Amino acid sequence: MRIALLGYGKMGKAIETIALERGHSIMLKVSSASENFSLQNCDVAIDFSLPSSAVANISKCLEAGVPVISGTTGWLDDYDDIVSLCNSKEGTFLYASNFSLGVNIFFELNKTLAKLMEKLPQYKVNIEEIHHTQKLDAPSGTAITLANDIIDETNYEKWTLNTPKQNEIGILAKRIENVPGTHDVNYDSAVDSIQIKHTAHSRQGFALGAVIAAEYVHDKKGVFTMKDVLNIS
Ligand SMILES: NC(=O)C1=CN([C@@H]2O[C@H](COP(=O)(O)OP(=O)(O)OC[C@H]3O[C@@H](n4cnc5c(N)ncnc54)[C@H](OP(=O)(O)O)[C@@H]3O)[C@@H](O)[C@H]2O)C=CC1
Ligand SMILES: O=C(O)C1=N[C@H](C(=O)O)C[C@H](O)C1
Repeated sequence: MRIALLGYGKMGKAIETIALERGHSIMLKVSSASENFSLQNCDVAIDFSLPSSAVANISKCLEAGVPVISGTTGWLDDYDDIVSLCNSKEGTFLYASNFSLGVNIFFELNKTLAKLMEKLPQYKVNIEEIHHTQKLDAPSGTAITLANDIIDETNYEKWTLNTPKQNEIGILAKRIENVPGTHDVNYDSAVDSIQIKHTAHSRQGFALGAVIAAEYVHDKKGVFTMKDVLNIS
């Protein structure tokens, strides 16, 4: 595939390495300095840019008829508009808050655990995420996915970064130098705790998942998720 990298920072560079290893070509590398870039001759675009630039980047791809996947977090208020644009253009779009295989298994574990814990009101859930200090958004997109998946299975109504009320899931967002991404979901009662945790050791898992997702979508039409890519039912 001929790939456009929309965002050539920590993730863009990690994706470039894996894409080249898998026999793909990088046609375009877009950073903050790139104005009016052209997607000509690109088979697929991979957006890992900024919360403030993702919507414009994704829209530009859909307008140009170039399949696009996005891992950028912090722009999801506009997700439904992007889905509408994709459908109106009969285009191709996939967003994932986390592209790693391990986290996508962790998402399934989280949903199953939430279903079990729903019957045990003596346990209160909270989520903790730890990331490097350059991260712009909080909480992480992954923590939001975890919280929303719990909300779908339980009586919790929303998540909060503040002290949680009875019907809220508290998310604690920590920023520590060089941490690629750690997430844990904790259920605490007066007598014990249950915890599930995912720890990324590097950005390689995110980058490999993104390239595999681009390979999956590039010749398809529609709106996809990692469940389609990984064939998780
Ligand atoms: N879904 C997932 O699996 C993962 C998602 N992420 C998310 O991906 C995003 C990027 O992360 P990361 O690579 O660590 O961030 P970086 O800050 O390292 O890179 C961001 C890149 O975006 C570029 N950029 C700035 N403005 C624009 C623009 N208008 N169009 C295109 N690119 C632009 C920056 O350019 P310049 O250098 O010139 O400023 C930089 O190259 C974040 O939202 C992060 O949360 C991260 C890891 C995994
Ligand atoms: O900014 C990051 O680095 C990461 N962002 C994603 C998120 O917000 O969940 C995924 C991963 O945890 C790394």
